[in-house]
Amino acid sequence: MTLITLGPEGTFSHDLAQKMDDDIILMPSIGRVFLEVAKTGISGLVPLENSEAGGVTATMDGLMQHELYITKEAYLPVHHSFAADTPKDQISVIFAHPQSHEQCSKYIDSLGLPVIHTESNAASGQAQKERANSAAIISESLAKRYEIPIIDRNIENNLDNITRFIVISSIKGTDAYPQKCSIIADPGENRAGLLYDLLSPFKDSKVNLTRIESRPSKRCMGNYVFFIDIQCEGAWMEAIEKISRITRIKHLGCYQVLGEFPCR
Ligand SMILES: O=C(O)C(=O)C[C@]1(C(=O)O)C=C[C@@H](O)C=C1
Repeated sequence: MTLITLGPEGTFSHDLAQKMDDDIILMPSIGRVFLEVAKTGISGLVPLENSEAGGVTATMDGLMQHELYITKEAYLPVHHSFAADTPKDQISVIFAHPQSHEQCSKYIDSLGLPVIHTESNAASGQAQKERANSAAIISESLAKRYEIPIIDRNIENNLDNITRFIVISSIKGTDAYPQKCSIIADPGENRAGLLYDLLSPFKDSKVNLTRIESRPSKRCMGNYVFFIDIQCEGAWMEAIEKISRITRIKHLGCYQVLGEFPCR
């Protein structure tokens, strides 16, 4: 199987994709991964949320915009290093991916240096190579790949830092016994008790919610959609059915959890 994911070579997405598949196509941004999956019908691998920094907005927006489904999920422990060709006291700027910046905010704040955001951790490594007196927040494997000396290891705020990835596809998964299901609820209204009404079918059907996160609907200020993930237990199908009678929902699919893939 082929997987489309975020490049250039050496991103966390690429590292995980290599553990899952042999044939990989790299794109320069998460938005481009979504476009390519929608265009070609080939599956993609994208980060959805991180234990420290929360939802990956490019992925949530991609799930809202495209008719694509989640067919699997997997977890990757994520460790960052501070790497530079220059001694620490001569560094004047840091290249970091926004997610990595948030995951290492305490370390970065302690340095008091300006940060330039990049499209990926691999792009941070490449940018560091091209600018004198700069440093990059990258993985240990990326530092090796670009031959950038590591100054400090494991600089993430929390050593248990972990990112949840999803496989996206234009075809709905057909697992007979899925473990999780995802929906986007789009109520299109704002009234007392709305969220209570949306969530009570899960309580009544004894279904555990593993995540709920809101994003702007992008229609007008104060209007939100809700990303909801549930465990496939209890009367979960009936619960989703009940909610679809209360509000508009987009089914993102039901899928298996592939488990945790240790970092290299
Ligand atoms: O830039 C990378 O290496 C990526 O794979 C992207 C990404 C993300 O956007 O969440 C993936 C895992 C980490 O949480 C940090 C960055």
